[in-house]
Amino acid sequence: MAKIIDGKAIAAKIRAEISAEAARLKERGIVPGLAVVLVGEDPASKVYVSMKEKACADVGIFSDEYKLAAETSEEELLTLIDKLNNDPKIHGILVQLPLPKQINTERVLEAISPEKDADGFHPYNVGRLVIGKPLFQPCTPYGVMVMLKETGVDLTGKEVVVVGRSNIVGKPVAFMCLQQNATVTLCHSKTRDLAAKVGQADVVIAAVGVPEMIKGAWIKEGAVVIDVGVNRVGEKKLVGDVEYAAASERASAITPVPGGVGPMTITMLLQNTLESAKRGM
Ligand SMILES: NC(=O)C1=CN([C@@H]2O[C@H](COP(=O)(O)OP(=O)(O)OC[C@H]3O[C@@H](n4cnc5c(N)ncnc54)[C@H](OP(=O)(O)O)[C@@H]3O)[C@@H](O)[C@H]2O)C=CC1
Ligand SMILES: Nc1nc(=O)c2c([nH]1)NC[C@@H]1CN(c3ccc(C(=O)N[C@@H](CCC(=O)O)C(=O)O)cc3)C=[N+]21
Repeated sequence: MAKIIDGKAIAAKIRAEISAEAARLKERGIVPGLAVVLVGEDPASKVYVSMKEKACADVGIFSDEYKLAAETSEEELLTLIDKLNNDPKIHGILVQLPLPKQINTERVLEAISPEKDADGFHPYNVGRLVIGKPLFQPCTPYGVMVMLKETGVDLTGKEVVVVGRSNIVGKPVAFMCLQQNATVTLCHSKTRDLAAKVGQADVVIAAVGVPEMIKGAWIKEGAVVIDVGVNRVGEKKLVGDVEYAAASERASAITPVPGGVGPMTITMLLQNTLESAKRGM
């Protein structure tokens, strides 16, 4: 049976460190500040935004929340971002995705100052990540890397298979694993024989968004499985992208859903905001 990689516990440990560091900064008159911008009424986004605010309050980070109507224009949003870029109380800016369709997401992400890009989505930060000199690292991939480190997984020479090539998870996590000297295979919906690719992996990172599509039987005996997927099935139940019960029979370590990567994402957002405030000192 696999060791369960407890994202909640790792997140709690890091949050305690962030909290202590924020208290030290406060003595010097600095309070890290995060602006969270939500456009529209997407129920999942609302839940995430309120989780982010609570997490900030818990560690002593100032959070300023902007809830804009679903019909907000791109110009209005860009005006707000410009204001936040110039606000000295704010060290991190997060625009919750997805945005309503009248708004060009790329234009918005590029308008955020790269020095306040707590999500790490600005092309400047994406480029820095690709050349191995990150300023801000995107929160979910950053969280995955911290979990691997905390689990004692050394990626040097390992075969890592990432399933999913989104700009927010799959692509950046692949580059981060490459930076740690893994041999990385990046799979997607056009990949042929996914089962065989996954079967080669010492470490599988699943970020697909399809409930339990990675079958337990595909996992190599002793592999480490990181499941980024968060899929709601029915009213209440959350499942990952990996067939958890079967995969944990074969894996040496596996992340659960919930309680795996999810809590790490928000923790790394706090970390990014703290690091940004320290850089601005
Ligand atoms: N825990 C957390 O903090 C976070 C969790 N998530 C979760 O992670 C999952 C992925 O999110 P995200 O990256 O934004 O998703 P996207 O929908 O942006 O990307 C999904 C990727 O999976 C690929 N894909 C889809 N179907 C298949 C298939 N049958 N076989 C192989 N590849 C496939 C797509 O391929 P193609 O490019 O060819 O279309 C695409 O690259 C979701 O469940 C999401 O909720 C996301 C962000 C944070
Ligand atoms: N600009 C932007 N940045 C993001 O980082 C971002 C985003 N937009 N849009 C949506 C995705 C998704 N995301 C998650 C955050 C926390 C959990 C999380 O904490 N999940 C809990 C369960 C939460 C629940 O019960 O719903 C867990 O897995 O244990 C999941 C997913 C951040 N995202």
